[in-house]
Amino acid sequence: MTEQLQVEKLSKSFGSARVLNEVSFTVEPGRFLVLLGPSGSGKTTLLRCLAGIERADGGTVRFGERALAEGRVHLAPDRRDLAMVFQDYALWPHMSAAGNVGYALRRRKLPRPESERRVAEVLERVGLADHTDRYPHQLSGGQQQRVALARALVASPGLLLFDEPLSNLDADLRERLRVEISTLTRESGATAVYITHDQSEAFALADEVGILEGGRLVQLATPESVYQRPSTPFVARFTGLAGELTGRTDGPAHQDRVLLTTEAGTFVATCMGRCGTDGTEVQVLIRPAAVTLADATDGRGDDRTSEATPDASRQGLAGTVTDTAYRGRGYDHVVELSDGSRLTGVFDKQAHLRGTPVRVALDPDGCFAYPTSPSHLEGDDSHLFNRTPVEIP
Ligand SMILES: Nc1ncnc2c1ncn2[C@@H]1O[C@H](COP(=O)(O)OP(=O)(O)OP(=O)(O)O)[C@@H](O)[C@H]1O
Repeated sequence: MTEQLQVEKLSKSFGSARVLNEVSFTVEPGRFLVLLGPSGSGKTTLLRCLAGIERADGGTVRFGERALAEGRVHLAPDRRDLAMVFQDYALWPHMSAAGNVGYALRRRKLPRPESERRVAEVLERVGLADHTDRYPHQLSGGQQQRVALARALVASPGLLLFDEPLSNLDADLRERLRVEISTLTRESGATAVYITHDQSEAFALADEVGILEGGRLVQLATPESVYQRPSTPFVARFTGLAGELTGRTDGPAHQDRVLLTTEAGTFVATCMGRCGTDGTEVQVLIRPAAVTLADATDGRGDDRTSEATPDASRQGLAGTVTDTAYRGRGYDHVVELSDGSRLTGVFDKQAHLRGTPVRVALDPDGCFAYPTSPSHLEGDDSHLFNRTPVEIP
């Protein structure tokens, strides 16, 4: 049966280095959580604590009614009703694909015909019906990871853990296997936790994304909420930016909109803290999707005006295209603004050639102004765990 995973104040140190710092989260039954963070942020350690391979120093892990780790309780991995898929596949080299997949069932002493039926069925589901007798060294990387996925699914565990399972595969294969992992995991009904440092992989897979920074969970929300309301500059940077500017607020905020003056020009942004007062210093982080280009001579690009201050964004910022890359559906551009700063990954269906002067319109929804002074940041961290976009006063 599908269960809820509950993690509370999980902490872990190696020597004097605190690798996990009171990490708490809940994954509802059958939901798919992706933990996203840079190298060294503690993702693997957290997953290993959930699996029982690593022992946490403090905190609890519960799965349904059962405590997996709590106080002195520390259940061994094979008593946690879970299976794990590893980055390096971790197949037994001396066993065939069917042997690897059937191992867990043999340990459970399932009758042989039943075991063989389930192994054949799951290998069919991962597209390896014709490779059941092959040994790992006779399989490609993608095929080996499919065997590992089949091995994880075959005993229908309640909890599935994924440790960067796609990172050793090339781009095309990654995308195909990502879809298979997503589909087969959801079909199985298991609760899933998946770690990665790849933002696009995380957003594509997750029901909810948790962002880890230095062993702390700094935001936990749907991919849409993380993209639309990144709780900190770190989260915004780690989930995709066109560029960053610094500036000052110009007048008070209306709702959560604030007019900004920067060296590149004046525009409206979303205020991500207490930037209501005039002249507050801010960092502005800009999503690629918020940027629209128009040739400096035509009338496009000035239609994303703000209700609060229509005149401010009507002008757009002045810039020059410094790179144009064809992407099939259109073109990605690099634009240098008048202050010398750059916006990258700016998409337009039409190409703007290198050296072309352009006007850059910025959608306030994708421009986040964070006050640089800590006293202007939010006092409590409840907004970090937003399930829907929240209004920040
Ligand atoms: N067994 C260990 N002994 C000492 N330090 C460790 C041990 N395991 C991990 N660490 C340290 O803990 C920190 C977090 O490591 P962890 O592997 O959990 O991060 P990660 O986010 O998974 O990184 P990566 O994406 O590079 O795998 C790192 O600084 C790492 O060097």
